[in-house]
Amino acid sequence: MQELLLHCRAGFEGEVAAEMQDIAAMQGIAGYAIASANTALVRFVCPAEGDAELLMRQIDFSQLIFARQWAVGSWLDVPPGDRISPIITACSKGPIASTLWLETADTNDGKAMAALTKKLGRPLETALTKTRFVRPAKSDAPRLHVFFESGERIFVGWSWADNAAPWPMGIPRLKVPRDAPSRSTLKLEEAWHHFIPRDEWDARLAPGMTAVDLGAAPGGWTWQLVNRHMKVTAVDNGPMARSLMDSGQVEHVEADGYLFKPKKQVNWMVCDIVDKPARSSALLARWVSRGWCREAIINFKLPMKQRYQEVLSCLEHVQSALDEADITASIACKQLYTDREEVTCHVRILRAGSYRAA
Ligand SMILES: C[S@@+](CC[C@H](N)C(=O)[O-])C[C@H]1O[C@@H](n2cnc3c(N)ncnc32)[C@H](O)[C@@H]1O
Repeated sequence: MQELLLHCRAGFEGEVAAEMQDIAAMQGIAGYAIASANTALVRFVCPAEGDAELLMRQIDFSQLIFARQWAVGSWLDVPPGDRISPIITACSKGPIASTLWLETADTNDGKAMAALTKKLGRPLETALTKTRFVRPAKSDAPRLHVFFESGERIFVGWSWADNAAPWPMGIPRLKVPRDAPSRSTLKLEEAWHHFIPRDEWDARLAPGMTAVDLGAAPGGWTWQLVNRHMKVTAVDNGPMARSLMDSGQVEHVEADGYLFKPKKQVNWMVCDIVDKPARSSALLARWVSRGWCREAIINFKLPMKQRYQEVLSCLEHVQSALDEADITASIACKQLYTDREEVTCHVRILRAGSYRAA
């Protein structure tokens, strides 16, 4: 039977399960989630033939908040003596793929599988290319995911590039730039990879644009904005890295980010202040509904309970502020690889409305 296999941060399996259950119900597709705590995985099983694939087609992956990656396929029990033959047989029943991704769970147990996946990677790739179940020239073909739960239990599945994360297990390979003042710089970079198609970066992250970074110190996020040659107002009572101030592109405002108001509309507002999600979403709602920025990226730090419900109510709050101001915007939210007990929200104004008096 085919099912969906979804990757997430360990500890958030319940959130993925709840989200999938809600969305499948909305789509009118019967299915149930199987999730064990701290496995970083959720199975979503659709008993009716073809329903798992149909569900995958009907869901926009970018709308899933807690899932990092997914694939549709089925499980195999493989004998340790010959793991490759059953995988090839499973591939003969699915679509031709453009590439092979070997995956494990993002847990210590998953990492322990690394030696095996390394050993099998080359011979499996050779066998799949020879049998032509993987054809690199077919760039529009799906990716083949071969996921190792253990040496004996393997999931073989597929995902499509236009409706899945662009990295195996949804884990981007990003490096902290040498001169960035903090590791959190990667959060903003990863957010851009998620929320902005690569061919729109030049237009939407353009030199000369203006940005406000709330809770900016020491400047990891500001570094990303400066690196795109933007003019940045960094709001924080804490000190900013000297190198950023020396760039001449940053104005440091020592103030409360919740009270700060830009003199005129900026292209970007980003915010990494650690606070209750309700306060962060109210801040975001204010910025976008009053037209203070065109795009915004903000973190919602999540409490320990009701995390999925909490995110939904944050998003509803932002949406109703936009509706009230008659503004059309896209709102997306994702738990990024670099997000711990938090999610990252992106809003982009598509059509401005009657801005409320500031
Ligand atoms: C997680 S750190 C930000 C890290 C930063 N994004 C980076 O990449 O270097 C949170 C920052 O928010 C600041 N902060 C907390 N409350 C604030 C407020 N009400 N207004 C402005 N900044 C605030 C703190 O001083 C701290 O520097």
